[in-house]
Amino acid sequence: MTAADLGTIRIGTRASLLARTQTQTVADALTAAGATVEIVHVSTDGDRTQAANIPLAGSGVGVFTSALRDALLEERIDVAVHSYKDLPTAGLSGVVLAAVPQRADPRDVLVARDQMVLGELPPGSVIGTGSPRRAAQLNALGLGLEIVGIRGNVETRIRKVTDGEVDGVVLARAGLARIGRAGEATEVLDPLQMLPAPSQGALAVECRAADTDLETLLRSTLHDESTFTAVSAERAVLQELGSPCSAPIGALAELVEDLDDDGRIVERLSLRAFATTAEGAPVRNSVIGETKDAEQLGRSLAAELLADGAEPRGASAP
Ligand SMILES: NCc1[nH]cc(CCC(=O)O)c1CC(=O)O
Repeated sequence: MTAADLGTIRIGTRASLLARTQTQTVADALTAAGATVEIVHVSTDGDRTQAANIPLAGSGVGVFTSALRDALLEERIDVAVHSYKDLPTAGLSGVVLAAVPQRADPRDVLVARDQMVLGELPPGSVIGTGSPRRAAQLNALGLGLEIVGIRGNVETRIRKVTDGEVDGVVLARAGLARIGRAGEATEVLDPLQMLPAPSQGALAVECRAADTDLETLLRSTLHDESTFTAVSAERAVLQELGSPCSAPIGALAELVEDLDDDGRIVERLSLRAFATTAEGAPVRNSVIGETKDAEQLGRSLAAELLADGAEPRGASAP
């Protein structure tokens, strides 16, 4: 079985520039492996409500990803490429996660007027973000910033700064980089101040569970085990807190060099997470453990956050 034996592989993407560029990287890797690919645009509810500027809150979990999954199950496409952080933690029957490619920079950035960094923004400065996670962490900095909800694709959000509608916006660095605009960030936010969304900067490549040859090709061509280990720990935090991807929860896992009991250098997984109490107060904690226990680390860190007063969220939460 070679890549060419699979015929034309139809790769589904959302229509935004960000989605198209990240899908193109997957298409290029498959083409380089000898496959024939075709890119199919799928419009999602998330894109439609965005165009109409309907607030995202309340429009449901997975607004950006369910249309691609439907297209996959209805055999209109063979591969779905998602921003992993937009994907709900629950799996979907008939669909498998075939590959998680090497992640881009997971951190958030500030794009502010007059080249300012966070610490230079005067109290009362207006920061636009539609993300409860970003809003909660900005508020926790105590800088007196005013947070306003905004929506729109990455380009639209940057334009709100250029047009003077807001003093700054917070965006994923990976999203800016994918559309060639990483240089417009005025500060890369330190995860000590702003933990990214679980699995931010990573892609999830799905196919139908029945397409085992395609799954094998996707895994061997695209999968990155270190990225998978890190995002598994981060997403376990999210799952354990019962949270939709829109919840005010941040998590970042990093492979770090540590010393074992005999003083030898070993690779371990460092995991930090942020959540909020019912009153919106910040709760942070961190763990370090074995890379093979990534999901378990995520679950135990979530348990610590809950013990520290973090509010459980989502449908399964009391
Ligand atoms: N929710 C929208 C979204 N989904 C993925 C990215 C950026 C790329 C990524 O994090 O993988 C963005 C934009 C943003 O948060 O600034």
